Amino acid sequence: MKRIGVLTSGGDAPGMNACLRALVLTAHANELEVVGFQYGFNGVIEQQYHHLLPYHVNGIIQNGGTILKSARCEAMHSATGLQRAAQNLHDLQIDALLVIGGDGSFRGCVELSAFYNGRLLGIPGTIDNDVDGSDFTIGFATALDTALDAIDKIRDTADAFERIFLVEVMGRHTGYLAVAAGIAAGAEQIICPELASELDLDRIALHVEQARKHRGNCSYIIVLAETMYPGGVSALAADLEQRGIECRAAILGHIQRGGRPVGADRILATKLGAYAVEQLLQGAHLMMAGEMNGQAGLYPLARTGEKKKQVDSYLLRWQQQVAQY
Ligand SMILES: Nc1ncnc2c1ncn2[C@@H]1O[C@H](COP(=O)(O)OP(=O)(O)O)[C@@H](O)[C@H]1O
Ligand SMILES: O=P(O)(O)OC[C@H]1O[C@](O)(COP(=O)(O)O)[C@@H](O)[C@@H]1O
Repeated sequence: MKRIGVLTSGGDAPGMNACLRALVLTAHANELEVVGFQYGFNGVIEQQYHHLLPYHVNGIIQNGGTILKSARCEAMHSATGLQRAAQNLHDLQIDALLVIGGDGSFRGCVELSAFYNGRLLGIPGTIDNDVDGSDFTIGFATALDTALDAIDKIRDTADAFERIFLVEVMGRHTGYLAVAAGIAAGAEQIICPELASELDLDRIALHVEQARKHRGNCSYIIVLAETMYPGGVSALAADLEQRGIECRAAILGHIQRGGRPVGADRILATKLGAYAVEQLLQGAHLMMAGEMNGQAGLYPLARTGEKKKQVDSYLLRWQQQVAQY
């Protein structure tokens, strides 16, 4: 093995740069060349790349975003696109491709393996933490802190006006971030797909009334995952208002994807970047480098999207029991 490729794909996540740094430094120490493809799989298909040397990655461990840029790539969903990607990798004599992304990007790797002769390895990077085979994905810890910072500020103004707030956090297919942020912010309600597929507005309204019966007028925060209500939180606020519950809506949105990675993300990213290169040299193929119970390990790429990762049901149940008091 002489030359490896790397790309960041799907939603960017704080810590992707830290991962790139560890990966390039480990490759350099093992006399491997690294080619960085830009804009996710688009860079492979459109041949947008440059060689990555240690000096390119020095001083980036603390930066959010990704120096390689990220994107989604429609062409990967067709055989023509996959063939073109594989051909370009063969032409560039890339012996292995490392993909930092989520389970969608890993499905792309599995599809690519039908055409590409080199090795494929994934590293989990997404704020959603919805990848099986790793307790945490790179970016989740930072996104949680960012969401908490925002919700704590919302609590201040909610307290001052004794208002009800709906706060929408990201999470395309999962409420992992919503549950974690809701618990850590002391939210009165958490609404996520793991708890209910449809919202019961009467139940939400009743819960608010019960809380006010116990506590008198008070601030009241509902944290919900982004996909939970057609039309989003603004529509939900309007519909609750019709039931006599006046509330304000706040969408945290893409700020959750940015910012300096927190220590936990830098450490996870460094560990997985280094481990992925080492495992590649040991012959790993079609695997994801993840961390479970503090130990780095490999997990089949094809199984990373099984979506079995559970939100913390113990904390959710406790939150539901006590939230109105
Ligand atoms: N089934 C698939 N076949 C081929 N490529 C895919 C597939 N699913 C996703 N991809 C590629 O991975 C990219 C990122 O996937 P996406 O689901 O948006 O993000 P993430 O990797 O963060 O889950 C897609 O834009 C596409 O290029
Ligand atoms: O940046 P976009 O294209 O609007 O995507 C938003 C989505 O990306 C995410 O931030 C990350 O999702 P992925 O990691 O699966 O790409 C989701 O939480 C959110 O739903």
